[in-house]
Amino acid sequence: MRDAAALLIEALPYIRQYSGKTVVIKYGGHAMKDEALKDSFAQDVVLMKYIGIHPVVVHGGGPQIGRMLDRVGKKSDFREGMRVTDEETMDVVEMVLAGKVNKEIVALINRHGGRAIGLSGKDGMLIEARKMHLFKYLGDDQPPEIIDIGLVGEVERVNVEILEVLEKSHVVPVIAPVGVGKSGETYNINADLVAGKVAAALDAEKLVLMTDVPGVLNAAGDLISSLTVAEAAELIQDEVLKGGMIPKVQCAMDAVQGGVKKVAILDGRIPHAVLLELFTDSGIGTEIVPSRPSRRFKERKRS
Ligand SMILES: Nc1ncnc2c1ncn2[C@@H]1O[C@H](COP(=O)(O)OP(=O)(O)O)[C@@H](O)[C@H]1O
Ligand SMILES: CC(=O)N[C@@H](CCC(=O)OP(=O)(O)O)C(=O)O
Repeated sequence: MRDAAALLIEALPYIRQYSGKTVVIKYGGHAMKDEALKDSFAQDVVLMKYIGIHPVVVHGGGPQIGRMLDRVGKKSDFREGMRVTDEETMDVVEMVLAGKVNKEIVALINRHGGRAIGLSGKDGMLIEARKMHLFKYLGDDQPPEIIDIGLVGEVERVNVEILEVLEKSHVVPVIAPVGVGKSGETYNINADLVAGKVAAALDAEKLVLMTDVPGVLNAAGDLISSLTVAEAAELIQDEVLKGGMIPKVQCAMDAVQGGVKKVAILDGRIPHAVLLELFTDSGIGTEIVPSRPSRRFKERKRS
C-alpha cells in the first residue's frame, strides 16, 4: 500500500507539469499486436484525459496494410522506410488506416471510458500534403537521382482548428496519417512524420513515439537513453539507423527543432509505456534533446 502511495507521489510533479498541456502519442502498428497491450495503451490515454492532459493520438498501421495487400495479392515495397504507393495501394492504405485501424483505436479508447473521435487528414483539411520525392546521392560530380515513390506525401500544413476545439472538450482525437493535396488528391504519409508535424503545430509539451524496440539502439545493439539532434544526424549518416527508424528519428529531430519541449522514442511492448515515460523519474526509451554542449551522451544496456 505504501509503495502505491509512493508511486502516486512520484507522479505528482509530472501530473502538474503536463496538466493542461498537449501530449501527442504516435501509436505504431507494431505496438498494436497484443490485446492486453492495446488495453493498457487505451487506459493510459483515458487516464491522461481525466487528469487534465490533452492527449492526441496519431496511429500507424504498416503491418495491417501489409497483410491486406497480401490478401489482394500485392507486394509491399519500401524505400528508406516509405511504402511505394501506387493508386491501388493508396486505396488499400486509406481503407485500412482511416477505416479499420482508426475505428479500432477509437472503439478501444471508448471501451475504457474515454470519448475518442477518429479523423483522417482529410477531415477539416487537418493534414495538407504534397508529393514526397526521395533523392539518391550519386557522387559530388553528379546530380542526385530522384526516386519516385508514388502517392507518398509529406506534410505541408496542419490545420489545428479542429484539434483546438477538441482540446477544450472531453474528446480525444485519433488521427490516421492520410493527407490531402491541393487538388484533393490523397497521400499516404508515414505516421511518425504526421505525429511530429501535429506536435509542432500544437506546440505540444511532449511527443511520444511508440515502437517495437527498446528505443534507438547503437551499432552494438545497446539502448541510447539520450540523443542530441547532432548525434542523431550522425547515426543516420553512419547507417546505424535503418528502415522505419530513419523517419522516426528524423521526425523526432524536426519536432525538437520545431519547438516541441520533449520527444521520446519508447518500447510499446511494455505495458503502460506511456504512463511510465510521463510520470516516473527514470522514464524509459530514448529521449531526443536539442543539444548537450558539455556532456557525452550516456548509454545504458538494453534489458
Ligand atoms: N538503430 C536502430 N535502433 C532501433 N531500431 C532500429 C534501428 N535501425 C533500424 N531499426 C528498426 O526500426 C524499427 C522501427 O521502425 P518501424 O518498423 O517503422 O516501427 P513502427 O511501426 O513501430 O513505427 C525497429 O523494429 C527496428 O527493426
Ligand atoms: C509512406 C508510408 O510508408 N506510410 C505508412 C503509413 C502507416 C505507418 O506509418 O505505419 P507504422 O507507423 O505502423 O509503420 C505505410 O504505408 O505503411
